[in-house]
Amino acid sequence: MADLPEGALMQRAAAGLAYAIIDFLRERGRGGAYGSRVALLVGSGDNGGDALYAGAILARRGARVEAVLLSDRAHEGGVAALRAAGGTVASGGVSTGSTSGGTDVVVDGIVGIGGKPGLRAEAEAALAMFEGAPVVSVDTPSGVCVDTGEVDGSHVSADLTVTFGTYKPCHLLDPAASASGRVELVDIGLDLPAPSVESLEAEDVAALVPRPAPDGHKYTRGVVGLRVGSATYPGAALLAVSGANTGLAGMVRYVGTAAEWVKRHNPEVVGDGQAQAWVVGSGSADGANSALAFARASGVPLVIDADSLRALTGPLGVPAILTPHAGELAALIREDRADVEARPLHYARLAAKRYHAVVLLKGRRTTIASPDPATPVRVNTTGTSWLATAGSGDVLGGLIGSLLAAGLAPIDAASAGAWLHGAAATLASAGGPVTASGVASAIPAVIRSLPAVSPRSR
Ligand SMILES: NC(=O)C1=CN([C@@H]2O[C@H](COP(=O)(O)OP(=O)(O)OC[C@H]3O[C@@H](n4cnc5c(N)ncnc54)[C@H](O)[C@@H]3O)[C@@H](O)[C@H]2O)[C@@H](O)CC1
Repeated sequence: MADLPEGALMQRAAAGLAYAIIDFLRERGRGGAYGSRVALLVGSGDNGGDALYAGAILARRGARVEAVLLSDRAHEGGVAALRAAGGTVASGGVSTGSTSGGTDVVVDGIVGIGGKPGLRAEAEAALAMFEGAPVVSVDTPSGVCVDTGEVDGSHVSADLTVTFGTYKPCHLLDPAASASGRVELVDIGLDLPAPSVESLEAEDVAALVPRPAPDGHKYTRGVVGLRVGSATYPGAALLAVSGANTGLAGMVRYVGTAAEWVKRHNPEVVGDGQAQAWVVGSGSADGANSALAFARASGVPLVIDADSLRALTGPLGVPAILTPHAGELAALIREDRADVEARPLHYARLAAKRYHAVVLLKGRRTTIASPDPATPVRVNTTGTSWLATAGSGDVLGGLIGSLLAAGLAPIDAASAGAWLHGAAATLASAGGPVTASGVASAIPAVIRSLPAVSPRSR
């Protein structure tokens, strides 16, 4: 990178952006750049520079491009390039009207990674001029907090965000992830620092999923135990067992009031005994405290869900994964649910530190924080909104328990479990409704479809 001429990275970024915009225009029924009307909203930094150079490429390909400068300062080279390519430049934040009334795409080059959260009045006014037109954001949707995914004040809501080098936290974490729309990554040859937030991909999960060693037996593959469900919620036991009993662990134990039901539906599930991991709390009702106490006394790693979260008073002294949704986490740490939803990264990290446990905060973008602050937070990107259905969390707890019993580290068990759970939901849903049982049934098929990598066998 040291040998790159000045501006080379911006040229690469602008070229990637321009071609992504052309594809975007084609998707929307335009032929491509030729004859399209493109409005660039240009801030004072390099983000605006990317937009201007991309606009120049589009103008040379026959697009009618107008840059609306939102500041007295704008990237000089970019302005000159756009003018030379036949584009027009309007200063003072007001469009000359050359593309409005039928703008095919608005390019948000207001701010990128150098921006402070919130939009200034001139940016809000410029966006209002083009209301209704599709928006492509350059690198990040302007106005969101890039490093936390939080929003504070107004921000752009993009249809597409074209980012450079690597995904940023705002592309992964809600609420900013929702404002990013679809995110396309352009490799521009950046030297990147270690991430603070990351997301597993299919290859990562394939490498983590436990596979039986040639000479493995059911005990070496791991035994997962579940103390879940109750007379009030017997279904929670069945669903958690269905998540655990997918064949990922060597054996599944169930202890609780739904034992007869569980055995009738799962003849391979056995009763009490030793386990390498216990799952507690899903639908446990009044038995949540005792389930947690029994499991904790075993000294093995735990998955702690739902009702047992309420029994927590502090660190447990054993490796643990807490699996709250926003309401449960809010109750646990005595915060408002709305605050937890607005700052999932912050609160997942806070709870992980407070309870010395991996915290898996469920949501559209499930956020998984380790108690070790040096470990990147993992954000899950698989799934479908159809997964918001009763019992799906019980299935997730059982699935994570089986991965934990099979020997995965808690952060890996939680994040691989969330990935598989989301992928199973997408597969079972096929674009339509899905039940928690359907999600559990689809888990083996998702594992079969993972890419071939060199997995660790047990
Ligand atoms: N880092 C890199 O190596 C590369 C960066 N590139 C682009 O450069 C961008 C970063 O550029 P900059 O560091 O110049 O920063 P930005 O362009 O993101 O923003 C900084 C400018 O915006 C102003 N500003 C800050 N907050 C604002 C707000 N809320 N409303 C209005 N104006 C605000 C600041 O006064 C400053 O002038 C990236 O997002 C990317 O688009 C690309 O050209 C490729 C290479």
